[in-house]
Amino acid sequence: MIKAKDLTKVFNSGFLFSKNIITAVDEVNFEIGRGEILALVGESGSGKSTIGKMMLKLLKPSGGQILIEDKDIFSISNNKEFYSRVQGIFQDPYSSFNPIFKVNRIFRLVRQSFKKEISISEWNDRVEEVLKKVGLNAGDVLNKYIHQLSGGQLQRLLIARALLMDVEVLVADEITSMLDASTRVDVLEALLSLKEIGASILFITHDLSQAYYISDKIVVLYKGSVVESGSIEKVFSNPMHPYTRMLLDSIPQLDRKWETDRIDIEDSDKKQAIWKEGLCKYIDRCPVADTSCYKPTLKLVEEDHYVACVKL
Ligand SMILES: Nc1ncnc2c1ncn2[C@@H]1O[C@H](COP(=O)(O)OP(=O)(O)OP(=O)(O)O)[C@@H](O)[C@H]1O
Repeated sequence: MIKAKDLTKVFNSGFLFSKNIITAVDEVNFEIGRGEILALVGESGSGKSTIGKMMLKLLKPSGGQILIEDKDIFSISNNKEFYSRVQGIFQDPYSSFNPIFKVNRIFRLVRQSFKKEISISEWNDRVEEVLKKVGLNAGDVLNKYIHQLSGGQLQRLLIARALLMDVEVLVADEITSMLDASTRVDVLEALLSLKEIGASILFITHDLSQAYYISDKIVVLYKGSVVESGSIEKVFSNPMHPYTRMLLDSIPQLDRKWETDRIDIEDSDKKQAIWKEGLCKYIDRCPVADTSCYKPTLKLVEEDHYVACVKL
């Protein structure tokens, strides 16, 4: 359904002698089928949001393409058509709503803009049904302003809006990070109702437990490059890249104290000093790397499981 093909984004910042070039996304490939959720994970600065923004046409790629049903999204000139098919939900839900409207007006505007063919009474029934699906009670939310609702209710309203629009693709960027643990589960359950209508979902998260809970596939990013990808079951049960292993080892567990989770990382200054263009980007933190780790590319290690490590 939606595909990233050699997707690249280079940022140029600074001026003259202080010019800074950052390859935030480096030839990334993935595909999300209908009704699939793909988790995009990686530490802060690994390029997750930049990919999400490109999928929403908020940033233009420096190279590669994003294709919806084999059509480059940047060749779709009608933005209204594009955003009726592709929507984004972000960490801070307040910024996605007009604060001077009550919720029922917001939903009325969705009908006017995207679903005029549906009669008002049918639309009202649909709104009620969809709110129920995302765990909200119409009577509790429709007559309220945005500031009168909680973060969890607003995230579920955004999911309800996407359901009413029958979106084909949803980019969900850290949508639960401002919520408490029990509300998080409600929002994730609501997201699953979008999967049920066949939407393709990019689920951007720092939280590997949430990624596992909800996703079918995973892409692990490090410094803009994919280090491991595949089915969520395969990657979690048999992580092979040293970075993925480190991430999975870092998940806090109730029966383990922090000390036992510590991972030895070799002297990073020493490895930094030997880094040259083309060497693996993870070399300075990797316990097994050496200077033979040159240009790792993704290799199939088992069905539905790819790893970019020359030591395998
Ligand atoms: N507009 C910009 N101009 C210059 N550099 C940018 C810009 N946006 C992002 N970057 C850089 O691109 C890299 C990737 O950033 P991005 O926000 O995509 O990472 P992320 O994985 O989403 O991080 P986080 O989890 O903290 O949100 C970072 O080094 C960041 O500083």
